[in-house]
Amino acid sequence: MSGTLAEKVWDAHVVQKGSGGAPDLLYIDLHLVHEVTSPQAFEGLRLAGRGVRRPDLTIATEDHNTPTLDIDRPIADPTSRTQIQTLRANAEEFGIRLHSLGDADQGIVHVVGPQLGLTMPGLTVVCGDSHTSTHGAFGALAFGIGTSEVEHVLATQTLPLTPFKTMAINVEGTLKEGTTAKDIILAVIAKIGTGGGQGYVLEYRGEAIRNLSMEARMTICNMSIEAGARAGMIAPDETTFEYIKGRPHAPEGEDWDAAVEYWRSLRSDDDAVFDAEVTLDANDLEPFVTWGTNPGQGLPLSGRVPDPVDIADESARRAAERSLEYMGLVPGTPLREIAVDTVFIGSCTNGRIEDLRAVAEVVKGRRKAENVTVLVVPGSARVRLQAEAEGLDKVFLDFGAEWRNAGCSMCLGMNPDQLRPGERAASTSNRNFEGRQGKGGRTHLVSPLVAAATAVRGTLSAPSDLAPAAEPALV
Ligand SMILES: CC(C)[C@H](C(=O)O)[C@@H](O)C(=O)O
Ligand code: SF4
Repeated sequence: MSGTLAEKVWDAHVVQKGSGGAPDLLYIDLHLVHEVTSPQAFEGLRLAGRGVRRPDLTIATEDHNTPTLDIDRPIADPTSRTQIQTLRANAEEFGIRLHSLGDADQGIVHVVGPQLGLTMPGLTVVCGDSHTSTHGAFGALAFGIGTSEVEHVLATQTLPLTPFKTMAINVEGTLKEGTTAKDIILAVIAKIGTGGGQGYVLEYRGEAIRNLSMEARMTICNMSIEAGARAGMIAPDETTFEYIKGRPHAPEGEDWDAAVEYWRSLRSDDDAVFDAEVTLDANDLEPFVTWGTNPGQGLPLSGRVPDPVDIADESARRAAERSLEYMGLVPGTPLREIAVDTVFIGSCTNGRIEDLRAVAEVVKGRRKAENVTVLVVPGSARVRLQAEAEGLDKVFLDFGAEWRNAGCSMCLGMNPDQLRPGERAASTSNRNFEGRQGKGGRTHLVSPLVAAATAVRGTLSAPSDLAPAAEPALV
């Protein structure tokens, strides 16, 4: 029978089929854990006298609450310190592998899994975190779960689930120079809306997707949740296999060959039927930036702050009015004229090595704009080490940026990295909700290239807006 990629992975994991509208019971191959959503789940196990069913399929890392400075000192903030200490105690008690602050494999949970080769095609991957959709870039069925579900998976390695609907997102054509995966996904969300993906698994397909690197594919799948979707997926191909090969947990020898043979079958059949389908032309895309307080409120950088009076739908108009008020923006202002105080480069959306290389390429030989604070926060300690091995840290420091330790950092400001009230940031992260990066802080979501150019000019900009880095000497 023909099926979509999501259906194939689902079917391969059904332990018990639900009848009469009851959910299916699915087997979970990989359970990622962080300090924010796990304490009550472990407490539940403890109260019920249960252990963790498959500690070998469970891995934890510290990310949301970790400081990015002075990581060799005790965590100053008491709440953050307690959360981290609780995770450490739980990991020890339940026999779970944990990558703690200071460990080379510590970092944002969605950066660590792929980096270690734990995330592979055809797996079911869960984590008590909405951006678990990131792992779908490998052709895994990966989604965020709530704390009670975390407890269920810890106890049984299974999860009762009702099948999702499927939506194909076809991105045809070729991206123009300066336009990236981040612009694709911001354009997709602007098109289908922050509720457009509700109840669906999105499968990204088409020429533009096939031509993306694994890290760029992760950026796209990461933000599926911002369209309201349960998960995002991309069928695995040679790019995927190449990325996984040789990583610490990748299969080897005959196991590798068998795995790749299976992985090749993980694609939607030509006659598979999706519940919905959306098509976008990559040739039409430009760098995208958000102007509002949800990730769907985005426009090409060449545009202007929208005027709510032009919005016909009443609830969208009200939302725009409220967003503009919070964001302190005047309708009609060219987006390129919006000045920022901070540029944040990092997060599970754009905190990987390719993102840092892209930023370094733009800022090399330049100085940041005065009055702009630039934070570069690698997604994991390994990304940091890799960047330093390539000399990128030096490029960032010469530019005037701060080079920090790994973690979620200013993506959501659970650690000291926060905007102050009224401060405005260009951020490579995924959410621009009110107060997301600090109380009263204002966020514009952008790609790493736009973040870098914005750090140079001080207003929202693309690399094509910059004068050449080193002017030839006049004679
Ligand atoms: C803290 C965590 C539960 C949350 C999530 O689920 O996504 C966070 O990672 C975020 O990005 O808002
Ligand atoms: S980097 Fe941001 S989006 Fe990703 S897990 Fe951390 S807080 Fe959530």
